[in-house]
Amino acid sequence: MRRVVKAAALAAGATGLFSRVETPVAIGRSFSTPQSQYQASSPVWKLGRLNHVAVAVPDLEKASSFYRDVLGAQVSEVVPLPEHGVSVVFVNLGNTKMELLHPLGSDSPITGFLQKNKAGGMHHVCIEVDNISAAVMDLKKKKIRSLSDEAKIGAHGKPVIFLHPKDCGGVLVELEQA
Ligand SMILES: C[C@@H](C(=O)O)C(=O)SCCNC(=O)CCNC(=O)[C@H](O)C(C)(C)COP(=O)(O)OP(=O)(O)OC[C@H]1O[C@@H](n2cnc3c(N)ncnc32)[C@H](O)[C@@H]1OP(=O)(O)O
Repeated sequence: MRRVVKAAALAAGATGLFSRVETPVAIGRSFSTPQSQYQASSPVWKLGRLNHVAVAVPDLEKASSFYRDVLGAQVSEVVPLPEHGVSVVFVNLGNTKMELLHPLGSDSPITGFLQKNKAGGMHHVCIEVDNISAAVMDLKKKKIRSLSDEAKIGAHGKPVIFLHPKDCGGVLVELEQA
């Protein structure tokens, strides 16, 4: 029996398992992969709550009816946001919101997305930050591209900025000033 335990310990030692158990846990926010290149060490800004999940839809009335009449959610009127090239319907979920997006005007940023995803689909997530200017500056240093030079006023009357999906694990991320 002793020999078995000793063999296991040697094998584990060879793969670094025992030494990993004793490694102190890093303090502060970081992604879970040990080799993560993104250590969120900046004390200048903090990530907050999930503000909303946005879904691009080919038919706004049909999508509103699904959330309101089939799922029983509280759903807003259609809100046109010409400066963003979209019309929006908010679905209130209590702890967060969904935003149903439909192209508005001839130059909408979601037209290409709907051409590729004819039935619609999840378009972006919006996460609150406590200091959007500091966040943008810090992320720029970390080579995360913003999709505009400056924040714009978003659907909730607060400054927002979008980050390139190719720099965010394939997800279009919107940051909103809390
Ligand atoms: C009111 C406001 C608010 O909530 O406050 C809003 O919601 S405004 C919501 C609408 N506004 C925005 O979305 C503004 C930011 N968005 C943009 O600037 C654009 O939509 C881009 C994200 C740059 C995509 O533009 P576009 O579709 O013309 O470019 P593209 O087809 O060349 O896309 C480049 C690559 O990104 C991918 N890609 C495009 N849209 C994506 C999305 N939503 N999620 C994940 N990936 C996406 C494409 O598949 C492609 O990958 P491959 O190269 O691999 O094929």
